[in-house]
Amino acid sequence: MAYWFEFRTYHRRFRQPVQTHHGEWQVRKGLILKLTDEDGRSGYGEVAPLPWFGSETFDQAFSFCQQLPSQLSDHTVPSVLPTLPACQFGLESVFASLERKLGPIDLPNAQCGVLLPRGQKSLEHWPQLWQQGYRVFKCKIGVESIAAEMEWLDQLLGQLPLGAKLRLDANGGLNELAARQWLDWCDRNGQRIEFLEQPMAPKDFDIVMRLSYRYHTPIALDESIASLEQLKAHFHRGWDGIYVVKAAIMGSPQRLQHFYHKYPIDLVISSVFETAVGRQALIRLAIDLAMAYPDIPHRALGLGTQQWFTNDGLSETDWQQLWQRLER
Ligand SMILES: O=C(O)CCC(=O)C1=CC=C[C@@H](O)[C@@H]1C(=O)O
Ligand SMILES: [Mg+2]
Repeated sequence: MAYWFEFRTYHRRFRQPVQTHHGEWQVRKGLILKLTDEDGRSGYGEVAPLPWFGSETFDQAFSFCQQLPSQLSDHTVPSVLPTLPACQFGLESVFASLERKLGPIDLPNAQCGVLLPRGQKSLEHWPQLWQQGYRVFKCKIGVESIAAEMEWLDQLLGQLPLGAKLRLDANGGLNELAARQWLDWCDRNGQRIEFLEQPMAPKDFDIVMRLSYRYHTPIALDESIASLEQLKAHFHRGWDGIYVVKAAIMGSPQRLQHFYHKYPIDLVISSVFETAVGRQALIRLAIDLAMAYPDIPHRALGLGTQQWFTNDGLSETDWQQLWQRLER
């Protein structure tokens, strides 16, 4: 049986730029893949590149999709170079979406960490998100001075109910002294800080490993393990902290699952600011992983990023509607 392959592009301007140590991110560009079988049933997948994390660029992904034939043989995902991990993820997802015939599944907000805007805006936003059921909040640090950011986060912690958990993400922007200052701050706030994500640059992994033994607050790696190969390398170098897994730029979800079945690492499936199509694939993956080890406590998924976009229909799970809204 042959499958009919189509793809369309999207670009979504953030309501406000995502400010991280990497800089300001204004527009998320990606591709939605559609596969239709001879009975007219369709499946969808998403390619959401994140080049500053090491994936291919949007243009490289676009060129790859453009050179794919419009008819693909069934059950065989076209082979993709390892330099195109977002395309690999999207292609495997679109085949799985057509062949598993699963309807959209939602995630309770309590199981989903939500990324807050920085500074005073976070103080305005959290009450409504708490009202919507979110209990895990994520904040970016390493952008302004430590004093200014600690003043802001002391205010936020002073307002958040005790049941809330806070994740901090420095995107590798701290030096060792700053990382120690932040870890002291986290330890002083006890259990309210779930983890400190990527405190230092990937090249400083040995220092981060040492810090992980010195402080109580768990440390998570993100940029350090942005590819499956890097993740495996850090595991074999003894990393027993948290792994923030951006599966949508990690290539084959099946290969990730094989690794997890052998080594059930402490992971958080993390968003790359994808649309509802990519988010569904990530939720499905998280469920598949959790079902392999139902007795292990699983962390809230890092998929609370929809608020960063206007209501453009690309956060909805009516796939036909979503497809119609896309640029040809
Ligand atoms: O992981 C999450 O909870 C939300 C996603 C998120 O924080 C990010 C997504 C993509 C790029 C980064 O700016 C940022 C991250 O570093 O984790
Ligand atoms: Mg991160």
